Amino acid sequence: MIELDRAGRSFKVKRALVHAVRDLSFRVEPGEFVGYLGPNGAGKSTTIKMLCGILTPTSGRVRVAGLDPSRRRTTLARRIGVVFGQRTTLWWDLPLKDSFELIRLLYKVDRKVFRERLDELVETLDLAEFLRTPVRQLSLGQRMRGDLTAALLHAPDVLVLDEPTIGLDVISKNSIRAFLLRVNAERGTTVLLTTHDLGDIERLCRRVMVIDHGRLAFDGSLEQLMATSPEETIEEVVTRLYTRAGQ
Ligand SMILES: Nc1ncnc2c1ncn2[C@@H]1O[C@H](COP(=O)(O)OP(=O)(O)OP(=O)(O)O)[C@@H](O)[C@H]1O
Repeated sequence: MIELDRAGRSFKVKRALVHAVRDLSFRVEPGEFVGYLGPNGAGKSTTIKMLCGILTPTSGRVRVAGLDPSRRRTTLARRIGVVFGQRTTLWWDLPLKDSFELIRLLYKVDRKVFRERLDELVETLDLAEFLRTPVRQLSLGQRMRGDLTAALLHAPDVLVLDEPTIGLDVISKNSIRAFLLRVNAERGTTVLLTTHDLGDIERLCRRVMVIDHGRLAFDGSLEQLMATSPEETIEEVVTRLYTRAGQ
């Protein structure tokens, strides 16, 4: 479903070349739920932007749902949903339901199918009482549930999440985690999750990839990750991995 073959992306900063992602190869199969970890500046957002077609790789190959994201951005948009925890994709001054209606029009979702999907998402995410509230008046947790709804209204095959639980309280985090597990299990949606919250990884991800300085430092199951040092907590294991990869 996601395939990177020696993908790289560099940026020219003044006269220097910054290699945000280098020689990165991995595959994510349909239905997987994969955590994508790395310290600040490791290259996670750059990878995600290449997956959505926002950035073109400067080397190698990227494919999502068999498509070259930077060349087939519009076609890919129908297959992928993206949530950036630090930014909303909703219309700031519009009531939540109007943002959803605009998304329906953008993605040309049939009105009846849309109604059914929206009703289900609104019920699961407990959004009914906020549908008439302008997005700017929503709390972070309410807005995040709105963003998740927006990302799933066109029933994408792949969901890419960049820090979806950032700034949320423990109850909101848990309800979003339960929701994501349900989406993955019931719809078979492939999920790639970037987070600095290791609780997200422990609760959600069967597989974990760790990237540092644009290169893959670990790729395996959560059990394999923890088995690298059975006495340690996930925080300790990941800290050691980040430090070692950075050397
Ligand atoms: N548009 C850009 N121009 C120049 N350098 C960039 C650009 N985007 C990213 N970089 C650099 O590429 C590297 C990787 O950045 P990226 O945002 O992908 O990291 P990240 O893993 O998402 O970090 P964080 O966890 O802090 O969000 C960093 O050194 C960053 O400064």
